[in-house]
Amino acid sequence: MLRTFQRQFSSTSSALAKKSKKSTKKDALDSAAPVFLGRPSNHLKMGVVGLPNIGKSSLFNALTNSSVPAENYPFCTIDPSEAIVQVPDERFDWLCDTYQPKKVTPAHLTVLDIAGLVRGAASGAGLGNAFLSNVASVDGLYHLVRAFDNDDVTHVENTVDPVRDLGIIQDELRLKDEESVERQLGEWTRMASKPVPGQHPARVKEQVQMIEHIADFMASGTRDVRKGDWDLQQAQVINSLHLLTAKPMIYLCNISLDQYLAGEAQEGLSDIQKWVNENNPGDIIIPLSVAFESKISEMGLEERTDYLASKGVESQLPKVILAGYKALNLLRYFTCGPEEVRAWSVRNYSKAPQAAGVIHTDFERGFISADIMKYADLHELGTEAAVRSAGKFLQKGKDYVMEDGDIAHFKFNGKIKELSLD
Ligand SMILES: Nc1ncnc2c1ncn2[C@@H]1O[C@H](COP(=O)(O)OP(=O)(O)OP(=O)(O)O)[C@@H](O)[C@H]1O
Ligand SMILES: [Mg+2]
Repeated sequence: MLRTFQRQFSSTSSALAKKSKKSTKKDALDSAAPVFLGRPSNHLKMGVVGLPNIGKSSLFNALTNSSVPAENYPFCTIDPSEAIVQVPDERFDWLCDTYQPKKVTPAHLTVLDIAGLVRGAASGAGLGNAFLSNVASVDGLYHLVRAFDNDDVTHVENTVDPVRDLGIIQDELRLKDEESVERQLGEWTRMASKPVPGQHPARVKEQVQMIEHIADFMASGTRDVRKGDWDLQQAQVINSLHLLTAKPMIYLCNISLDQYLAGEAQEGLSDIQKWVNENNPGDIIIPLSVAFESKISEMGLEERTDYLASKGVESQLPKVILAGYKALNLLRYFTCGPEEVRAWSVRNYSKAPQAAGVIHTDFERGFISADIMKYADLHELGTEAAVRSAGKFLQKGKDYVMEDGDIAHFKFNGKIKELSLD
């Protein structure tokens, strides 16, 4: 996660940062919130990237219960496919059991299956530019890497070498970013030399300096843009550049079915871990077997339960979904009533009015207060009445910062509305 930038470049830069604070939706977040890269939306997408023929579409199918073509030849996927997957949540399940509503609506994550990238993609190889624009359309990336041996499955680089493959994808994403930064720097520099009506010269100059600074960071070549310590204004410039390496990334290491069943998921990870530590420290790596996930996704519930019990293993997909959700800086709050129990996704550190606004803009506009129960309190005490008598039913104002697991009733326009909207 990006933390507020520690160093100051110039007093102008900090003054502008203050100004931009006003002009953005930053007020919608807690003032202590870290600086987030990426668009401030509650409908964010994760995309699956990697070399061709390594299991991306098979993973997508297993994750989203889809059936896009996933065959053993490179570039089987050309056009991206999109699907939603339910975010697993035991709290949500418990709330549904407790309230017994007529309707249940869990949180969802949108996932995109993207075509394989090859060496040279950034300069157009293998339809690279088109494929990279698909990468640009998502908010976070699952970077799948092949670690399984199987002579029957074609490898575009001929040999299995996950560390090399991680480097290929990273290089292509970085090259594409360098190209777009260079292009946009050129445009802003031209604007600085020839004032454009409607553009303030000082603002243009500042933008040029900002982009130069980002370009310098990228040229240092040690880490992806998401790993920089950026302040709010720099984050806004990065967002406007739509950089691929600014997106959060989760590494998924695809091992063979046999290795997975033998409980060897962690073996062979040390080189990958070392590469991640050196290149993008702190990024999560999840070992899994796409062959295993595909196999169990085709089973009925009973067969699957028996199979998993007999093998003593579990699916990694819940972990993958949750890691994607967290990487996108989302939290869930709930609305509960006899009509509906529903999970809502909002960005971390969102304040109550903005969280209410996800349900309906009127709820944000006419926001008065929020009645909040903590899931843990309700779970422990059993009923809303018990939570109330324990003094744990909280009334919060417009500056309340939502927390993951809050159960909310919003008051707006003088009436208490249960947001399940019965
Ligand atoms: N862990 C694994 N072990 C063995 N085979 C696997 C494993 N994961 C995927 N495969 C096989 O790899 C082949 C390619 O899979 P898939 O089409 O999902 O790859 P892809 O990355 O989407 O390819 P493309 O980039 O061409 O669209 C399939 O035959 C699939 O069964
Ligand atoms: Mg595919």
